Amino acid sequence: MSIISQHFQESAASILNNIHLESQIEAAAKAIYASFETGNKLLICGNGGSAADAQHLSSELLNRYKRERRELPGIALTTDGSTLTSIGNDYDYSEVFSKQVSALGNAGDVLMVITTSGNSANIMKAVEIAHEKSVTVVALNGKGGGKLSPLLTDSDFDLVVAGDVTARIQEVHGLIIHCLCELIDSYILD
Ligand SMILES: O=C(CO)[C@@H](O)[C@H](O)[C@H](O)[C@H](O)COP(=O)(O)O
Ligand SMILES: [Zn+2]
Repeated sequence: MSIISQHFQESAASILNNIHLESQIEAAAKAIYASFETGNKLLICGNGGSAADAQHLSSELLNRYKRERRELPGIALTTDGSTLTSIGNDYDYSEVFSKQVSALGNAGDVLMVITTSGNSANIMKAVEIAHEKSVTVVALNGKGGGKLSPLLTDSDFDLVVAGDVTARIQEVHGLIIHCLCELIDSYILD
């Protein structure tokens, strides 16, 4: 089988192997929508490809997904190079998201953390600060949940994608992000 055929086959299998996340995706969408309805916001963070996913989601909320609706407050914490480099330089890379959550997070907001391993230190520190500030956490997680899953509480949402290949987990995260957008649009418009 060619590399490309193998990628398509494995991606399709991985996506179908994660349909069991349906009710958790719906619950997370309701929590994010409820936060918007009370005038709160969504903060989103992740590293590498997951940073791109964070920005992908924020653009679909701030601007639009498919349908015309009001602009929604989804903010990626991955875009401000000055803030990211100064925190990394003056403190530690593990604090690049937590310090932003500390500055921007309010009770009733939601923090979405996107990680394929559940083991990125800056993600875990962001979650700790979110809890201190009564910010609910939605985790797009993978590889069994890593060190992140045990940190999450009953009020959080831990969407652990089955599988152990980073790329395949990221593809399911992308699909989940579009499901969330579709659901939130439907709660607002239908
Ligand atoms: O996109 C990819 C691999 O597909 C990489 O950039 C990947 O996102 C980076 O290695 C991240 O640092 C991985 O972080 P995490 O998913 O383990 O939290
Ligand atoms: Zn990638």
